[in-house]
Amino acid sequence: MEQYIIKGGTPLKGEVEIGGAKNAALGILAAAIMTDDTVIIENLPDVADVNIMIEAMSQIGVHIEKIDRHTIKICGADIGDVNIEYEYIKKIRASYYFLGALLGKYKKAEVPLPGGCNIGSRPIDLHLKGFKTLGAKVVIKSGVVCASASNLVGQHIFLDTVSVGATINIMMAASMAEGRTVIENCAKEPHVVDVANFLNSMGANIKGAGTDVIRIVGVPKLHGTEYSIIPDQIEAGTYMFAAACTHGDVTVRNVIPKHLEATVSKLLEIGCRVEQFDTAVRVIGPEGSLSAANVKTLPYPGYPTDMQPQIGVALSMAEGTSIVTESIFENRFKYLDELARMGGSAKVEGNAAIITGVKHLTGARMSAPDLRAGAALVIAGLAADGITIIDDIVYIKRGYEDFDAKLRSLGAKIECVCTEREARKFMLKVG
Ligand SMILES: CC(=O)N[C@H]1[C@@H](OP(=O)(O)OP(=O)(O)OC[C@H]2O[C@@H](n3ccc(=O)[nH]c3=O)[C@H](O)[C@@H]2O)O[C@H](CO)[C@@H](O)[C@@H]1O
Ligand SMILES: C=C(OP(=O)(O)O)C(=O)O
Repeated sequence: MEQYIIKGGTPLKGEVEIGGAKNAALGILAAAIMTDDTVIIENLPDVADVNIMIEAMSQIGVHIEKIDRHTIKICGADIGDVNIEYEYIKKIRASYYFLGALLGKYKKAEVPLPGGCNIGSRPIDLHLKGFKTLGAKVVIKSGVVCASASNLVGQHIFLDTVSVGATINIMMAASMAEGRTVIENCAKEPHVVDVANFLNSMGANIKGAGTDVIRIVGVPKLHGTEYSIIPDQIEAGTYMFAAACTHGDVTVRNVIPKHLEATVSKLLEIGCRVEQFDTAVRVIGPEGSLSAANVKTLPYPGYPTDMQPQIGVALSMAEGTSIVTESIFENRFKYLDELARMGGSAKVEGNAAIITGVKHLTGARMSAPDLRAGAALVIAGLAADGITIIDDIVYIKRGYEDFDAKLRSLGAKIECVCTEREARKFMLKVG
């Protein structure tokens, strides 16, 4: 089984190129099957979740041609089946986007309830409420969501909770409904805007994405397009925190700095210097200790839940006590138990973690509990004294392309190993 082995203590230095946003890519791939024409998607990250999504698409008859590592040609003209198999669904949460895409195009979809990382319950009641309001009949049979409609008709839909998934799913279905849909209390995340822009480039009529009211006029048909996915603000933020925690100096390139505002604001608060350019952001960690800070995860433009473990690791090494409040998912603090093996000190009470910073973390063997928690533990290993081994890195590979190689290009001593022999070789190399 693959592991990351890390020798900590080297400040990361240099520049790193950020790839396309996984969470935008997953919505866009599903939306791409809504036309019978050919769609070309560029800047697609080569990560496990995206590749599973592509496999699920080919299983229902979508033609897929990989042009290069980050470019794909898709044609959904010959979809013979609206039933996505559980085999794919259990692995990724975003498989639920097939519901909105298939229901919009074929007025019928059968998709098992989603899987994905265990970061808390992932209800889809709002998605289903939206589909029902548009006129679909929705039933759950043996764990499969079966949605069908003779016709979808535009309506006024209010989301009780701000939900990225529900906003995107309803937007997809409503794009091909009859008439006008207004979705209120929408999520405003960059990935919501990217999916809306993609659908518009296919001929959809969506206005207001990025605000809390989205207005859609349904169209009977969508057409082919060529589209490039936005940069991944969470991948970028992860390297920015790696720079902070190792007292390094890292520039993330190919980013949209506006999407990183909440992350930058916290990096400044904990004592980093940050320089912003048109498409790059440079983070310089402090010479001395990081400072404590309180943080609460919120929908965009608030501090992202997907960046909570990364700041949690930084605060574990900061001077003083910090409170981290997780308001989106109830099970996103598992990395703190692993961090305790490295000398971290935290107490979780309800949806808040009280973190008391320690002067030094020491290397330890740990398991990645989920995607972002796993990435955060890698940051901890890079900052710690001694050797860290991280198991279950399959979670990290869900969302980070070439994570170890990109970190090595910044000077990190990290290797992905499969055997004891490879691990020993690494130890000999790093001394
Ligand atoms: C608002 C938010 O930060 N969303 C994040 C969430 O999106 P994801 O789409 O997975 O989650 P949602 O945005 O839908 O969930 C937001 C909140 O709404 C609740 N909910 C959601 C749908 C529903 O039908 N009923 C319901 O009650 C969820 O339990 C959660 O507490 O995880 C993704 C991966 O980590 C992130 O990229 C998103 O930025
Ligand atoms: C948890 C994540 O992904 P997903 O919602 O696809 O499980 C994430 O991107 O941090």
